[in-house]
Amino acid sequence: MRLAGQGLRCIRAGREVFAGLDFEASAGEAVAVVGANGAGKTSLLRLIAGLIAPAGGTIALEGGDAELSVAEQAHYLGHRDALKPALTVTENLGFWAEFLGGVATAPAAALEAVGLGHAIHLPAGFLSAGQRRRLSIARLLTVKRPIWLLDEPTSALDMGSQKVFAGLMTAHLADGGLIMAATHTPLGIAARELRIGGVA
Ligand SMILES: Nc1ncnc2c1ncn2[C@@H]1O[C@H](COP(=O)(O)OP(=O)(O)OP(=O)(O)O)[C@@H](O)[C@H]1O
Repeated sequence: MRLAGQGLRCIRAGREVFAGLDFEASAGEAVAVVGANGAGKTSLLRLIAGLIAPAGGTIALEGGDAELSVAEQAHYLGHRDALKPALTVTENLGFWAEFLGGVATAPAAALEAVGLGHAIHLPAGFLSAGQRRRLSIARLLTVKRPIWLLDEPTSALDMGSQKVFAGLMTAHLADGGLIMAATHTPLGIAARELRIGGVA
């Protein structure tokens, strides 16, 4: 599997954010998208996830499921956790499992894997920032999708949780997945750098 973008141009609110952007990521590979604030890292991930349309260029996936779009084969983990505060931890994950479809790992096991096994009945609104992030990460495990698009995934994670997450990313890559992560800090795994907007 190989995901590639060519000549991508992104315009937001009438202003060009980037143009002529090329990237590629293959199965088993992590790409760290780096650059200054406002360079367009989040915008690039949102383009790939199909959440905004490119003003130019193409995104192609070779070796994926030809019947599914790139977006349907990708998880997009935004830097703001997409959780419903009044629903419990289990209910939030259940919502995502049903919305995305195709449960690969039982929600209870995914919550154990991210160290939230003790908090399954808590409303998500009661979780700390790091716990909310771990609940979002559990979504990646519950529903199996080969492309992980991660925006600042380790922000709010303590050192222990960063190590656990590094292990989960490593397992995903070993399983033939690929990762593109916008980040200002090291991911904790080997990653090729894609710099947007010149030297930050
Ligand atoms: N919803 C939006 N509407 C209009 N402009 C936007 C929107 N979201 C982002 N932008 C603009 O697009 C540009 C790129 O933003 P983006 O969030 O992609 O940058 P980034 O590299 O991820 O930044 P950071 O490191 O601060 O997270 C910025 O100038 C931003 O103001």
